[in-house]
Amino acid sequence: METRPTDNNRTSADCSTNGRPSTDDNGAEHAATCLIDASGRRRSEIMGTQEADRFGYLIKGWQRKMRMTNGALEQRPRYLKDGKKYFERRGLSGPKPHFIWGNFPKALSGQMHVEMQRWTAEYGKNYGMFHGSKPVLVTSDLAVINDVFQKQFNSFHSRYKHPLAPNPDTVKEMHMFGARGLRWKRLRTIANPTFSVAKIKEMMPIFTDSINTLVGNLKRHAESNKPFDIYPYYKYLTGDVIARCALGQESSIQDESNDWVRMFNEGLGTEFCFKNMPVAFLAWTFPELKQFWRIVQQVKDALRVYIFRNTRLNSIREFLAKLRADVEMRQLQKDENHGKKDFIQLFVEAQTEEPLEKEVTEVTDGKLLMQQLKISKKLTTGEIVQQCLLFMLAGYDTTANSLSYITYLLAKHQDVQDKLISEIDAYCPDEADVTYETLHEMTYLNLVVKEGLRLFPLAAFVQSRQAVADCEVGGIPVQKGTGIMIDVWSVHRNREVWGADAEDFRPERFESDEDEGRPSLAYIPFGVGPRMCIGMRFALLEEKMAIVRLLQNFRFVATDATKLDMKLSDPGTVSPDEVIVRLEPRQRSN
Ligand code: HEM
Repeated sequence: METRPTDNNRTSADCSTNGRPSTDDNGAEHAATCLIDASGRRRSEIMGTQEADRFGYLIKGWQRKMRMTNGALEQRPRYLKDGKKYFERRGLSGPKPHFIWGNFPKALSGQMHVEMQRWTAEYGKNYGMFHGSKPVLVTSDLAVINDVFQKQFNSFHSRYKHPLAPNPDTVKEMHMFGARGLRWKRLRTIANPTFSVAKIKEMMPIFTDSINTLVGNLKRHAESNKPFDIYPYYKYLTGDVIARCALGQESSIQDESNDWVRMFNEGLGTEFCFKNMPVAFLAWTFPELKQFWRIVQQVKDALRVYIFRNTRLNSIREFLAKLRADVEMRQLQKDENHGKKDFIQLFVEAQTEEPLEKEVTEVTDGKLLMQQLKISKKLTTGEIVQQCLLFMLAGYDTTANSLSYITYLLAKHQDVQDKLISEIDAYCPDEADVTYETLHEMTYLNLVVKEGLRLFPLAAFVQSRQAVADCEVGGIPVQKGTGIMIDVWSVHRNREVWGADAEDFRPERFESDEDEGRPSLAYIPFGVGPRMCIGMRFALLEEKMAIVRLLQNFRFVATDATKLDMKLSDPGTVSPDEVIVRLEPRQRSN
C-alpha cells in the first residue's frame, strides 16, 4: 500500500507518479508535502494541488505554469481563466464553464440526465466539465468505462466525493457507499453474504406479505376505475420491504402510514438543484475554503432544525436516532436468541468488542493492490448504523422508481402487457405459484424488466469514481483527484449499439440471437466492476414479484394524464414526479 510522504523538504518529483505530479483535491496533508516547486519552495501548506493552483491564481496571481522536475511544463487547472483548456490539453472538448460556477447549475440540475445526453451528442463520448472548479471527465466510451470501473480499479476505488464529505478513511461513522480502499473492502466483504441467493430466498415471505398488502390497498382504485398516482404506493411497498429486511421492523404498510417511509419521504426526494443546496454548490466552487463552508452549513442546519423546524432535516435526524437506538438495543441483546435474521443482526454479529482504531484510521488514499489487502471481518457501532441507513436509502427509492417506470411503459404499450400477462397466466396464475424458480424461468418478464432499466437507468449518477492516482484511461491522461462520471443514459440509448429504435420500448431486443455480440458494458443499470450494486438480486426479485402479483390482479391502463416528468432528486436517482394510471381488475384475480 502507498504511504504518504512526510518529509516537507521533498520536491514535487518525490511525489510524482509516472513522471506527473501527484495531486489530490481532498488529501490536504498529502498536498501540503507535495506542493513544493522546483526551487524547493512550498506552494501551499493546506491545499490540494488543483485547489492550490486556483487559489494561488485568485489571491496572488501566481505563475501560470509549474515547472516539473522532468523538465516538462505542466499547466494546472485554473478554470477561472482557462478551464476549457484544461481538458483541451488532454485532447477533450466540453461545455464552456462559467467563470465562477464551472458548468453548474446545469451540470447538477434536476434535468442532469437530459443535459448530459445533450453534451455527449455535442462533444462526443468523452468530454470534460467542471463542477465548480473541479474537473470531471464524463464518459460513455466503453473502453474508458472498462479501464476506470474494472481494469484499473486499484486507482479508482474511491467514489467521486463532494468537497464537504468527511474523510472516508478516518471519520467514525461511514458506510460502504462512501468508503474507499481498505475500509470499503471490509464493509463490502462483510455485507456480501447478506445478498446471497440463499439469504434472499429467506426474505421472500416478507416480499410476498408486503406485496399482498399493496395489492389489497390498490383494489379500491381498481374498483373506482379512476386514474390515480401509483408512485407513492410503490414507495410504501419498497420502504416497508427494506425496513423489514434490514431493520427487522413490523410491517406498517396496511395503514399507508409507514413510519420509516414517512421519515424517508420527508427527508429525501427534494430536487437536486442550486437553490436547494447553495452551500454545497459553493463548496465545489471554492473547495479550498471547505472548513469555512462546513461551519456555514452547520450553522444553517442548526437554524433550520431549531428555529425553523425544517421537516426534512428533522426527519433525517429522527430516522438516525431511531436507527441508532435499534442498533444499540440489538447489541445489548446480542446473546439472546430472538430469532431475528435482518441486516442489523448480521452486522451486530460481525461486530468487534474493541474499536477498530488502527484499521479505520488507516489511510487508503492512493493506488492500492485491492486483491492483496487483508481485512478483518469486524464493524464498529457507527459503521453498523451507517450501513443500515445506506441499505434503507439504496433499497427504497431505486426499486420504487424502477417499478414506476415499468408501470408507465406497460400502460403505454398494451401489446407488451398482453404478452407478459400471457406468460404470467401460463407460469404462475396463482399467488402460490410465485416462487424463486418460476420467476427465474419467466423469460419475457426478465426482458421487460431489463428493457425498463435500459430506458430508465435511474441510478446512473451514482456511477462515479475519483482517481486516487495519476493514470491514463482509454488513452486519456487523468490527474489524481479528477472525478469520472458515466453518462449511462447515452450508453443505454446509443443507436450504434441498440439500433435505430434505441429510444423505443422493445423488450425483444434482449432475446438471445439479437443480443448476441452486443458488448456487455453497453448495459449497466447496476454499475460494473467490484463496486457494482450489491442489492441487484434483491431489487430484481422484489420488482419481478410485485409485477407478477399486480398483473395477476389488474391491468395498467394509460390515461391522458399518463406522462413522465422526471427530475434528479436528492438521493442521486432520477425519479418520476408522478405516474398516473388507471387499474382495471382482471377476471382471473385471486
Ligand atoms: C432497481 C434498483 C436498483 C438500481 C437500479 C441500483 C443501482 C445501483 C448503482 C448504479 C450503483 C452504483 C454502482 C457503481 O458505482 O458501479 C449502486 C450501488 C449500490 N447499491 Fe444499488 N441499485 C438498486 C437497488 C439496490 C438495493 C435494493 C440495495 C440494497 C438493499 C442497493 C444497495 C446498493 C449499495 C450498498 C451500493 C454501493 C455499493 C458499493 O459502493 O460497493 N441497491 N446501485
